[in-house]
Amino acid sequence: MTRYSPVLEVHDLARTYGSGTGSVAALSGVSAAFARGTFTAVMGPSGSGKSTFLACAAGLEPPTSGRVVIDGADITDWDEERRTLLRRERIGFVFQDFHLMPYLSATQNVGLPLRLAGCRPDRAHVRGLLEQVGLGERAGHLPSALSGGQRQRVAVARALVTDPAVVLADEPTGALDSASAASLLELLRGCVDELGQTVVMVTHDPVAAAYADAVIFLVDGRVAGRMEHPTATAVAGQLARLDEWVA
Ligand SMILES: Nc1ncnc2c1ncn2[C@@H]1O[C@H](COP(=O)(O)OP(=O)(O)OP(=O)(O)O)[C@@H](O)[C@H]1O
Repeated sequence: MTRYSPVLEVHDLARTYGSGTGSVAALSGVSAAFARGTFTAVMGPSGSGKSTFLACAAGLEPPTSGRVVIDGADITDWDEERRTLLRRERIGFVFQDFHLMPYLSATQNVGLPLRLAGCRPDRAHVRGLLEQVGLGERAGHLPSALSGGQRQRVAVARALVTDPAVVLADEPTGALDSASAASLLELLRGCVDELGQTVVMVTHDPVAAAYADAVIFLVDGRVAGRMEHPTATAVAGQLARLDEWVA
């Protein structure tokens, strides 16, 4: 597979919650492809389907219709057990609230996805990742002894430990101050530029989106637009227009 072939594709993705008159169409025909070595932000008003999109793309939620293809494998019809294995090995997750195990050190947190996959973490590999995210000196610390920004760096190292096909990040800077957010976004940018990783990030923040190569805008569960080479100003302007559409 070449650097520019998609590592994640969704085709005509739909996800409806509930049935009958109370049903909600969270996604209605979303198609998108994410090429290896790219950084894409997913934005849109509250309730536009961003989290549902990530959940379906990660195989956490089965779509009502449409297809999800990860690293060339169409996972749409896979059973839960197979999707869980794929998630552990091929998808890295970064969450707003870090999701670190409080009683495990930074090193142990980073190695956890490998342990869950039944492998013994390679100490040098884990150490190298912690150094890469700037935490070589804090490898033995518990999350409670780390700042929010440092905790999120541990989460990024953990997301990278299986060398996943794609890193999915849901509001990764939402709980950080602006300086920590900027340095976390530079780290994600470096994962793409230096490691060739692929990052898809849901964010509400135009400044965060400006670190990406492109932004996909969702409105009412549909793709309402795409912006290449985003700037914070251009993204903020586009979001204001989208808010007017849904108001
Ligand atoms: N489990 C669920 N059951 C019923 N409706 C749901 C469920 N999850 C999401 N929805 C609905 O689907 C729509 C899309 O929700 P989603 O959380 O994907 O939006 P979002 O863009 O991530 O919103 P936000 O920015 O507020 O987090 C919303 O109308 C929401 O209420």
